[in-house]
Amino acid sequence: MLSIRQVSAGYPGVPVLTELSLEVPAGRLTGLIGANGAGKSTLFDVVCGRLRARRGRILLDGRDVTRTPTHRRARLGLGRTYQRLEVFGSLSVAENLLVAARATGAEDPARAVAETLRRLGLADFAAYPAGKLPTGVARLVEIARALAGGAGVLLLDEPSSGMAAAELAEFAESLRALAADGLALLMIEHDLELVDAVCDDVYELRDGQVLPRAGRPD
Ligand SMILES: Nc1ncnc2c1ncn2[C@@H]1O[C@H](COP(=O)(O)OP(=O)(O)OP(=O)(O)O)[C@@H](O)[C@H]1O
Repeated sequence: MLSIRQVSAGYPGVPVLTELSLEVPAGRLTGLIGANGAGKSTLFDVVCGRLRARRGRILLDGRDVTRTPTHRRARLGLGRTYQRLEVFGSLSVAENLLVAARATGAEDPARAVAETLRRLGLADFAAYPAGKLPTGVARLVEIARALAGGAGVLLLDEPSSGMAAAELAEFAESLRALAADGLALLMIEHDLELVDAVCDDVYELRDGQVLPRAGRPD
């Protein structure tokens, strides 16, 4: 699981996050909403190590990674997807996963790929060029890539962006299955309907801190 404890971070002259704390437990899907510029991407950057926390601590499975470089956090099980689709378009789906499995030093990369393809129902797409997939499937490939690289904690930055409405239900089901499988998922999302339908807990980032989302429908 991921634990963010009293983290302050930002840019010169822009404080952004002030003593922000958030627990992202295993087996749950946690949603993060907030206005444009509230600091959601900044939070992801701090968790990944792209941006340094000025104060506070980040724990990954109980281990303090606050000063750990980004690539080592990935090896310790932290995966991330971006708002813009970032599959390697000219590679096949399986090759996309293989690159990730090798990069994070998986013991048996080919097996990690085969297992992950099966786990996400992507086996039929294994040889398919990733650049030609519908957005919903390509988003799953991004997630699969993180999992093939051994991720147990997943940060998803607006995973529904660019997805057709018809793809959303199936995608939401895949996310639920990952949480049921024991993954810790933190998802930035602007689609509130999706957030409410799919997340176990929803928080709002505002004024540098997170609070449980007010007025969430049951
Ligand atoms: N590299 C940077 N240098 C200076 N300020 C930045 C930088 N990146 C972001 N900011 C500022 O930090 C604040 C938080 O930005 P951030 O991108 O984290 O918000 P966000 O909640 O992810 O927004 P969005 O929903 O639009 O993606 C904003 O005021 C933004 O202008």
